[in-house]
Amino acid sequence: MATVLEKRADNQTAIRAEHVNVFYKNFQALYDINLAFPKKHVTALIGPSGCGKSTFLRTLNRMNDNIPGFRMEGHVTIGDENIYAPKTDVVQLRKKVGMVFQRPNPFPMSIYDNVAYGPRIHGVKNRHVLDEMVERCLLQAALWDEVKDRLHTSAAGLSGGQQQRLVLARVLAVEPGIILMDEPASALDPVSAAKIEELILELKAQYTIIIVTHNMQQAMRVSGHTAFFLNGRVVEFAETTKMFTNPASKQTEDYISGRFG
Ligand SMILES: Nc1ncnc2c1ncn2[C@@H]1O[C@H](COP(=O)(O)OP(=O)(O)OP(=O)(O)O)[C@@H](O)[C@H]1O
Repeated sequence: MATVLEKRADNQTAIRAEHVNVFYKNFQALYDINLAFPKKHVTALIGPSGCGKSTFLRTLNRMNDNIPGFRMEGHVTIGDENIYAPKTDVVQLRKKVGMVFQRPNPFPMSIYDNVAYGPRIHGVKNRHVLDEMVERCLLQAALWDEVKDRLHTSAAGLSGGQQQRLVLARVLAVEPGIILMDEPASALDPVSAAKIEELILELKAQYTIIIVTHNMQQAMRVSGHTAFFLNGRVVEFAETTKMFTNPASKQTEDYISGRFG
């Protein structure tokens, strides 16, 4: 018999949060968040500092689990699977839901080994298969031409922008359906940031992307939908063009017009 959650699953939604409350010890960081993220689509999370955007993003692949005092109520589902169910294998979950952080965090190993890392962990050993995978992911991350002659040199020798594209290639190598990005371009120079934006626009044909950004122009350029967070609540969730031209809430209007935050 289908469970309530199975009945709610639909083909258009990649990941869904229902009645999500998050606490750090006695402090409540998120209040009753209900959001459904469309497949193969970019959704931006915006809002002033401390409103809970990163906490929420990290809730979607259980990155908060090990923070002392973290407690979560509600459901996060991918299809009909509740990712907080006791039987969930977190390693498998993170294969489905990849993450890119603000600061590029390549592993202290070669460029090749960074990209091959995930597939190797998941059991891929064949050198030919790995070679193909590394090339494909570096091409997808628009880094191949810059590194193809130095694949076996340290990733630490790359520029910040190249490192961030390498991290993206590493995420792509485990073939996640969903990619979480926490201000992925904010620590980069403008040219590198523009490359990341271009990549986001290309990748959305294949991936569901959820991006936290402080940059309104960036949200407008890359996202189809935007959620505006304030004090741990979602004030408004709408098509990005609608939110930026005709926000439903006065608080959204004040934020996007720079009156606070
Ligand atoms: N590990 C933690 N322990 C306790 N409180 C935390 C922890 N992480 C975040 N918080 C608190 O939860 C609230 C939401 O923080 P969060 O980092 O999610 O906000 P944010 O909107 O992403 O902020 P920013 O834009 O500055 O990154 C803040 O009040 C923050 O101080």
